[in-house]
Amino acid sequence: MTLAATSLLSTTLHAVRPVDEQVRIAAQQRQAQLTKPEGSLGLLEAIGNQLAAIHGAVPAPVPSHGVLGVFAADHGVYDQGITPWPQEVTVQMLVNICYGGASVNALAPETGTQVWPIDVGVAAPVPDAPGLRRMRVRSGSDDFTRGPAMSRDEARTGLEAGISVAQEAVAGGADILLTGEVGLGNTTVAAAVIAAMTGSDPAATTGRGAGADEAMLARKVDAVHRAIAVNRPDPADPLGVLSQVGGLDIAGMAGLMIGGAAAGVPVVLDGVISCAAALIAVGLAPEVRGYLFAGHNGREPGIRVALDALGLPALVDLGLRLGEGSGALVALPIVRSGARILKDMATFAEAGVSGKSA
Ligand SMILES: O=C(O)c1ccc[n+]([C@@H]2O[C@H](COP(=O)([O-])O)[C@@H](O)[C@H]2O)c1
Ligand SMILES: Cc1cc2nc[nH]c2cc1C
Repeated sequence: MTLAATSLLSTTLHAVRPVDEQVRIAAQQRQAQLTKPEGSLGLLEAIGNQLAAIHGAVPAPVPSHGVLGVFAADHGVYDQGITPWPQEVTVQMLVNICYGGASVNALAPETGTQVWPIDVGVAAPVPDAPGLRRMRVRSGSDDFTRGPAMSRDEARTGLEAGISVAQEAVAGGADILLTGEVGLGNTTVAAAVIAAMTGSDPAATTGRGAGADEAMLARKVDAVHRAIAVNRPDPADPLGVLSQVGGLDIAGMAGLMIGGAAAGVPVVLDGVISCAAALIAVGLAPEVRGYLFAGHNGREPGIRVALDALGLPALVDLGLRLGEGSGALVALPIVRSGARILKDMATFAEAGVSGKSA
């Protein structure tokens, strides 16, 4: 990888420390002393143990200051007829989020999470709107069926935008970050990134997105095949994959993950576009994986392909296919529940409850 030694990306990648596996073992040992049959709280126990390994002590505090970064971008592959929606929905939904009318605005108060809308690469002008962060790297990407979506430099700048968002959130008191996006056509982009990073057949990573019919689905799969044939992405070069067959929403979310991990803060993933970003982030720095929680398994088949490759279990499965960060927000109470179990339950000795007899 050719990165300037002093770039924000390279310094942040180097700052990511592996989570503490000794602390994870100590957390497992404490789980065995709590007043429940060991393992009876399933994934909640693993979540508590992972939060402790991230925090570096048992128990970890309950994450209570969430920031959801919603990265909006457009995609040149839109021109291939791969989504039933007009492209201007990207900017319209970004503005809707700024004014509080989107799904994420409805869900965020449940956990007191702040929603940060970010223009990282929208094609059209975005009007002034409350809370909008302007971090545009370029106005939409190029059509990756004809060549690279963007330059390596633009991909790096998109990653650095996400890192900056993570740094600002953590400096302001965030103790957990969530990923979200808006970008018409981005389920095709995510499918290409997941196929490129995992070596999977595009038919296995491509889904119906925001409502493709059978013919449109076939066009999406064909577009992903052509993107890979034209660009020949190399999974050993994640920045190359991101620039060739990725997008700026994916870059921003991958940067948020890297920045969160470097700051020692857990990150909750959303749907298929987040999962594609996670493959890029973990490809750039494998230690990032220890900081990630897979929010949900949704309708897009690429989610399962990506999460299997990452080895991350999905926390909820509600058949979601919206994006924005909706699934990450729904999963956050489950992450918090895992923290509470390890922190607040009494041990058998404390509560005077008899242990297992055989
Ligand atoms: O997160 C997901 O898994 C997901 C699944 C289907 C659709 N989306 C959202 O819908 C848009 C992309 O859908 P499409 O069909 O235009 O590729 C984009 O704005 C995403 O936020 C998101
Ligand atoms: C209406 C609509 C809302 C969205 N939110 C995220 N992606 C979206 C795509 C569409 C089409």
